[in-house]
Amino acid sequence: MGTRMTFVTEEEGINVFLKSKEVNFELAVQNPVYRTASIPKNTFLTLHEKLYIMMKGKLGTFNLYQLTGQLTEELHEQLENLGTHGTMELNNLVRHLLYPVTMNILFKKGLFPTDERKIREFYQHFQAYDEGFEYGSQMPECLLRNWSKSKKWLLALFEKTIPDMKTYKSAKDNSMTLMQAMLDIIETERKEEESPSYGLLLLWASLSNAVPVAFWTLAFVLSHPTVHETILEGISSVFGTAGKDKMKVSEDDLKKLPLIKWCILEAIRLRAPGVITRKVLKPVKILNYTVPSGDLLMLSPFWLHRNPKYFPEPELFKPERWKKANLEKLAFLDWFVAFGSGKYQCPGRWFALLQIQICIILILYKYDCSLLDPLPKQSPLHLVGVQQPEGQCRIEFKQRK
Ligand code: HEM
Repeated sequence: MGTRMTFVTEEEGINVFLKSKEVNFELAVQNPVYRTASIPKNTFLTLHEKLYIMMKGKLGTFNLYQLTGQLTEELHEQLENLGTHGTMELNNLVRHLLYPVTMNILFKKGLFPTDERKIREFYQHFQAYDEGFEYGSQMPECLLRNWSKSKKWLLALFEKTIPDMKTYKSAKDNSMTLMQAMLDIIETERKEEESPSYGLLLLWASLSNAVPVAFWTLAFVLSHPTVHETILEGISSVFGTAGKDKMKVSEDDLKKLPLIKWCILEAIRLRAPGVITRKVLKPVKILNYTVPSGDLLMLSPFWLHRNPKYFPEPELFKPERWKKANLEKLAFLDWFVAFGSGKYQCPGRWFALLQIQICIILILYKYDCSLLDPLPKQSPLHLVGVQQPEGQCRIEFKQRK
């Protein structure tokens, strides 16, 4: 389709991808951003750095722990809807929890619909948009009729709700939501007409990877009995054994449960995005090749994470390998690049980890859970982002006495 891509697979090429000043994130993603969210090139390039710096600050570890209470409350609220017991697709369970929690926290409390019909409609359109994202990022919209319909539906949802988001004030404090802070910047730059597009982009970025990661983490934990048991022991030692009350989760509690964080990171390692990309600005030399300017340089976190030189027994789910990472100092394991790297590394990574940690603690604290199906395979359909499961994977849950 007229795009030249060069995949880097060896250390020298990977270092060029991660460190060279001659390769650029913004110009690599600008076209996909235009196709998927209709943000014109000049607007994207004007706003990108300002928005990134704001997101990095608001979702950085310093500010993030203020969200712990809110995340716990919202998750408790959504868990109430599950009732005392049941069986459902694990993927759906995770969606039922994380769609509303993410939207109510990052956009505006109460944004997620509560009416059954509207919820169903939201699910249908977001899933269609997410599933077709890859095609939508490469092909003209007129060739993707259903995808385009869902994209328009989501843009219209933001068009309608943005005025409310602007005037919303948190009942508890004066803090702005992430979307409110984005709208401020967009307004200062007089680009208000693009606000719904940015809403859509943030919605996709905040859900498309975090939801499957929560799925895989729970699926891996529940299919590894020793890990599952050790986690349950940890949870009871911190919160007691009863499952009913709406307990609070603090930063200290989370520190006492490192295994859960390791499990999330290990699930991310094994289901990392298929590719990340940079545009070559000036020819770069890699081994004996010169990659010409204009090429897209491609790196596969998924593939890199399977190199036994960097991750021994790479196919195995081994959360304990994360013991070596200096997570206190916010460092992952060397060669772990699931969140990208460099100047524009994923600004939502700490939020994603925190949200999934609390989600797993609350589910396992409140319910006895087991999988009714074996761990599914990952779907090979998507290259951008975390893989979805292929085939069914049901969970049975019963409230603890
Ligand atoms: C486990 C879940 C997640 C994974 C694996 C993930 C992965 C990534 C990756 C690979 C990139 C591209 C970085 C690069 O090319 O160097 C990225 C960018 C981004 N992510 Fe995440 N992400 C996750 C969760 C989130 C969440 C929860 C949010 C929002 C709260 C978020 C917001 C973003 C944004 C806004 C960007 C674009 C940054 C920019 O424009 O410079 N991500 N993410």
